[in-house]
Amino acid sequence: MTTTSQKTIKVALRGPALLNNPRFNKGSAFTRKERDDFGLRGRLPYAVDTLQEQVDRAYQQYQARSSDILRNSFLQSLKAQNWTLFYALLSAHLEELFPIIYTPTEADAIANYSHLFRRSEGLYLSPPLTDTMEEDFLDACEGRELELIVVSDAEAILGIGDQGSGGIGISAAKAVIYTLAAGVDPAKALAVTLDVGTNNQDLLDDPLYMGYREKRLRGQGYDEFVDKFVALVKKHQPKCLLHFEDFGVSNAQRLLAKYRDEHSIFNDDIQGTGAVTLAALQAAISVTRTNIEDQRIVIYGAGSAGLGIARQLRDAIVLSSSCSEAEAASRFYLLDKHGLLKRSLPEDQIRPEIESSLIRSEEDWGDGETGLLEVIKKVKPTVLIGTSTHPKAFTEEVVKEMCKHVDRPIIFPLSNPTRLCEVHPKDANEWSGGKALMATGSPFPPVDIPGSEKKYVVAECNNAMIYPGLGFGTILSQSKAMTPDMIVAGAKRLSELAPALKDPDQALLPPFGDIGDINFEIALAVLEQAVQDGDASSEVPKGKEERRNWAKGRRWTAVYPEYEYDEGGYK
Ligand SMILES: NC(=O)c1ccc[n+]([C@@H]2O[C@H](COP(=O)([O-])OP(=O)(O)OC[C@H]3O[C@@H](n4cnc5c(N)ncnc54)[C@H](O)[C@@H]3O)[C@@H](O)[C@H]2O)c1
Ligand SMILES: O=C(O)C[C@H](O)C(=O)O
Ligand SMILES: [Mn+2]
Repeated sequence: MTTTSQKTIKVALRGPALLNNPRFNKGSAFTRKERDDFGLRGRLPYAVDTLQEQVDRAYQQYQARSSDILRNSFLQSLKAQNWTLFYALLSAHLEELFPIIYTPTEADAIANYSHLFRRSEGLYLSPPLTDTMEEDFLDACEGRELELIVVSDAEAILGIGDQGSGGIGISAAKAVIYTLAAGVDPAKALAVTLDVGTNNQDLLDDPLYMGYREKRLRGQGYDEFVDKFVALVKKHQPKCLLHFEDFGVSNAQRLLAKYRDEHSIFNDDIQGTGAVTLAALQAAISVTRTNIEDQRIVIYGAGSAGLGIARQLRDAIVLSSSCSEAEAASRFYLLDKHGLLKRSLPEDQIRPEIESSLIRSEEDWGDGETGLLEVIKKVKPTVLIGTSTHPKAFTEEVVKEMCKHVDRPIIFPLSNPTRLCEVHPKDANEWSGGKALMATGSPFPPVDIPGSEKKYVVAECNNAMIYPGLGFGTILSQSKAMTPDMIVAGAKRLSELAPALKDPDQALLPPFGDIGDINFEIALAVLEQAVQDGDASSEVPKGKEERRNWAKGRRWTAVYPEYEYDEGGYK
């Protein structure tokens, strides 16, 4: 985010109402004139700070916190006080602060939501309040035309499972990253939790639990509740992108299929993860100088992320080769709790929504469960992806077995948060003699390259590298849907920006510190695709260069505009 434009806006709030409004509050940066005009003179220390001075002070305060969870709480409070300062601070120290507001620290904040709670945010919807859902939704929209809603029912938060009302934390964190990385105006975004109860017994037993203290609503009641919410979005916010996050695997798949033709929706765990993994894989195969259709791909953990990745990679193979969908699917070996997904498993051990082409039918897999090591031995995979939440599942034996058959094994342990990662990159690096091409879901330090002074930077293959751009590109285009082609265009652009394309010893994805520039490029690629396919609104400028400038101007930036008091102004 840059600090260039200096515009003036009309504001109708005075005194404490202005200081307590995080959207408009400037704290010590209110100018002398604003202090006179808005009844703030005696309410602030005398000096007028610049935003940079405020950032410096906030950073000092941040550093004085002694643990990551306290740093996370500090940043939450700052967000509740002053959006501009919050985003300016994050932008100034992006790589350092990102893991604090997002994975892995946000997982702890969500798990302890009812104990850390200080101030509510976004919209909480629960079954007993179904009758007032429309009124509550409209209240939360505050009369604004929204561009983005992030919604979670919190059944599968990151890898830490059902978190009940704490789920608002993931919706809010994902929305923050849309602003930080893509420039979505925070006033046009809303975080929502569908608090339909929880099956997390620890939460149900916790006297301080703040959510709807019932078992999870299921079946028809659940469907009607979600239906009512989506219908409200369609009715009152028809142009708004609806982002689904961390739903349980079967609901995630079902809801995506159910609503994708009705409204512009996006499931991050399925589509975002599929797209970022495709980008990282494209970079990896540019290092191994192989083709995507020649890979043998083992995916460990066939939930939302694993299936999303399998489908995205399968579709990419079909697009870039002469393979049919069935041929492309035959490159995949999916494992879940009962080992390899194969025809001979009992029916109740394979989720019904998994298409049969992704289930192995060869007879030589035999009866009984087939574990990861056995699959590696037989398949000799070139690619091993972890989306299982099973820590350390990629053992020394597994990695060494993989190395017997391929020179540069591609190993992506993607489970979050950090402690659930399938293999620590340091171990995979050591066991593979520095040969593994790696990407992880949470950030890890670089590893040694044997015989070299240089370090190998482990790419952070997290959907946050791509979803802000996919979403912002879709918002800009006003397309009725985020189409598969728009997603592929975004993934392709991201892979072109991978450092490994220039130097095979470099990371498979760009660093998170560059997330703003990267997601702008992704958004443009998505927009271009929408224009090319005739899916973009007629309001989008006609020329390519014009579109780039227009898109740039549409980004929200963390700067203070000048305020003029006006009774008809913002409240
Ligand atoms: N890096 C990213 O961008 C990204 C994106 C989405 C999800 N994730 C991570 O991936 C993990 C899974 O997320 P999800 O949304 O797919 O969850 P999910 O619950 O939908 O899927 C997890 C799957 O793993 C299976 N599983 C559990 N234990 C297993 C074991 N021991 N062996 C094999 N399979 C096992 C489960 O049965 C389930 O099917 C989480 O840790 C999440 O944080 C990472
Ligand atoms: O939130 C993340 O860190 C990525 C992903 O959406 C996940 O569920 O793990
Ligand atoms: Mn997620």
